[in-house]
Amino acid sequence: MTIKFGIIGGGVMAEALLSRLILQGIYQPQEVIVSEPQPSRRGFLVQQYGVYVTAENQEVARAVAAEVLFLAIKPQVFETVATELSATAIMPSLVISILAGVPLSKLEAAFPTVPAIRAMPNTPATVGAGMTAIAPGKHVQLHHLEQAQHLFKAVGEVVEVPEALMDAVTGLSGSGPGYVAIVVEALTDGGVAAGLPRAIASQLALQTVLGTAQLLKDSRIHPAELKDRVTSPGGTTIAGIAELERYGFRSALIEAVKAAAIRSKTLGS
Ligand SMILES: NC(=O)C1=CN([C@@H]2O[C@H](COP(=O)(O)OP(=O)(O)OC[C@H]3O[C@@H](n4cnc5c(N)ncnc54)[C@H](OP(=O)(O)O)[C@@H]3O)[C@@H](O)[C@H]2O)C=CC1
Ligand SMILES: O=C(O)[C@@H]1CCC=N1
Repeated sequence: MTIKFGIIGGGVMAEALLSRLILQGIYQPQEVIVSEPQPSRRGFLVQQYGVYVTAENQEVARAVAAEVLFLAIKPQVFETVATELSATAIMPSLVISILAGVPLSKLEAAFPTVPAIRAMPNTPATVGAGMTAIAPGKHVQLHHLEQAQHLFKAVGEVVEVPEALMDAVTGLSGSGPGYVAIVVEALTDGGVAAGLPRAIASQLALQTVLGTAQLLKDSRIHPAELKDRVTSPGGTTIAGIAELERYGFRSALIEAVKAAAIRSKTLGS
């Protein structure tokens, strides 16, 4: 079977996407090759997903030839990997990078004339509830964009943005699952502090976050309106919200997104 999808870097995000792409039948396992330095990780990917693996990035480039090359390494190793890959002189039909911060200009310098798409997915992609933003490079045509959309739609929602917004996207939806996980953990701790057994507190916290997100999404009401609906005059919620405001909860989230966006920009420079 022909290799149609080559992944460089078989870590957390590569696995999140790979698992869904195979589950959804977008690619057959035998159509995928992943390069990964750690032998134990390579063994895991073979055993779990039945894909081809290699320790050599250049082998992926050669196997993929004129198909899709997907970059999922850390931004810090991009230059080294790009030098390795461009030494093969193989030009895939499309390069998709999910690297935080790394701009299209660097991708296009590494793969001249190759259509390149910069994407920022997030970890809920693992369960098909991901959010991905994509920004097309200068050689990208409609069918490349559709190919990337098809791929990321298999793991959640997709939005196209100009590249100038990709660092902000990274600070919000790319890093966002980390913030939300802390919210769930802290709500659970609050429940425990208020006397709940941890298992019950954890269930309540998780379902409250999930249910609130679902309600906001389905009803399309503004978050402020939902907040107003929950807060009875002189009641419990407003007492809790007053504490959130006292400790700068909103401001902390705003600053978190801004700091992550700035970090994204730095990583790519
Ligand atoms: N995690 C997330 O939520 C998201 C991450 N991203 C982006 O995805 C990319 C990957 O992140 P993530 O999956 O979290 O990171 P991981 O560290 O889990 O994955 C990177 C993988 O690349 C491997 N690797 C290291 N050096 C090389 C090399 N020279 N050639 C090939 N593979 C190599 C690593 O192996 P080893 O462990 O041995 O070093 C690791 O398995 C990053 O650029 C990140 O910005 C984007 C959106 C969300
Ligand atoms: O923390 C990071 O750098 C990566 C990018 C977005 C989410 N995780």
